[in-house]
Amino acid sequence: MDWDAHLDHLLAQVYPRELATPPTASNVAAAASGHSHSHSTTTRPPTKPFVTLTWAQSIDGKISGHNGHQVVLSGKQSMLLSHKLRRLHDSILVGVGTVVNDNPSLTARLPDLLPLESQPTPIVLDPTLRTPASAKLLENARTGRGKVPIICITSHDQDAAVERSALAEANERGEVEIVQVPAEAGSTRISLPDLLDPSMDPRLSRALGRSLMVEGGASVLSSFLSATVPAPSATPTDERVPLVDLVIVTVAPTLIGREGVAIPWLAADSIPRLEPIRTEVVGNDTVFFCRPVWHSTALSV
Ligand SMILES: NC(=O)C1=CN([C@@H]2O[C@H](COP(=O)(O)OP(=O)(O)OC[C@H]3O[C@@H](n4cnc5c(N)ncnc54)[C@H](O)[C@@H]3O)[C@@H](O)[C@H]2O)C=CC1
Ligand SMILES: Nc1nc(O)c(N)c(N[C@@H]2O[C@H](COP(=O)(O)O)[C@@H](O)[C@H]2O)n1
Repeated sequence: MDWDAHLDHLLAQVYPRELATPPTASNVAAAASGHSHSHSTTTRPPTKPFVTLTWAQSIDGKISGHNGHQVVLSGKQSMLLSHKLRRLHDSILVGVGTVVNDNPSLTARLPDLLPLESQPTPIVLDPTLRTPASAKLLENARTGRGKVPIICITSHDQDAAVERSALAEANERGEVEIVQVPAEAGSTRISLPDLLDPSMDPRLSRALGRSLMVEGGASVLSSFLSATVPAPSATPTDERVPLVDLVIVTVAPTLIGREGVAIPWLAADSIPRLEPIRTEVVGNDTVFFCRPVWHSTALSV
């Protein structure tokens, strides 16, 4: 089986045509400014990026091992799919919990490191700026292996927080941009509808581009899936609009056991229904492609 061609074909079928082509500098800039990259001369209001939420889990629903210990769940072929997804998206987001725990690179490797123009821009939800100086993300930014600037999202007053954080030097060198986004009421967690609001901050919209891939971890996956955005005026009022456009879950044929970390799911009325789009056996894994929908039937489980 030619997995490379098979997975490219699969992604071309699942993604809207304009997103299934790898990003170029011009279509990313056009998306950020609200201009279509088609030949249209009209300007449309900027929209939120297309959001893919993706993770790998064991058959018993665990995304990492005991005490959050990082485990490789995806087999060779579904890992290839993950890296093709990284290449396809303009930006890639994780929570600071994942940065501290896994120290990921978040680069696209097929299997060699792709050139910078094919790399997604890393975005970290880091309300109290606790990304460590030793983070691979910072090393990649410093050594030209990853896109710059990395975007760190804080909910706090920027200047004082940056000075106290390990990000100060990288920020001065232009390798990290600290962007302030409002927190959810009564919490330090970043408000996700504000994060994806194209009018929030031009540096953020530029970095997000046309498409955002959310990789984790546990808390961030749960928050994204339960988040909704204001409905456009044409949408019936009883339907909520999901913030996430596509969910891609790899299930690996393995058990982790009860000590493993699972996604902290919310109550049934706070999570959308998943409408299956495609289910594929990829190597030994099964990959589900689904669209979240918020009909009233989401309650009837
Ligand atoms: N199997 C897989 O595909 C993946 C597994 N993981 C696993 O996930 C675990 C890490 O998960 P967590 O500790 O939950 O960390 P996390 O990566 O979800 O980050 C949580 C942090 O993000 C901050 N945050 C800011 N705004 C937030 C919001 N709106 N919603 C949620 N959090 C927000 C929180 O304050 C918190 O400090 C690790 O064990 C890692 O190995 C991580 C990525 C993928
Ligand atoms: N696709 C996939 N399969 C798994 O089995 C995984 N554990 C993950 N984890 C994600 O990948 C990050 C590591 O990325 P780098 O290889 O360092 O670039 C990890 O932090 C999770 O986000 N993904």
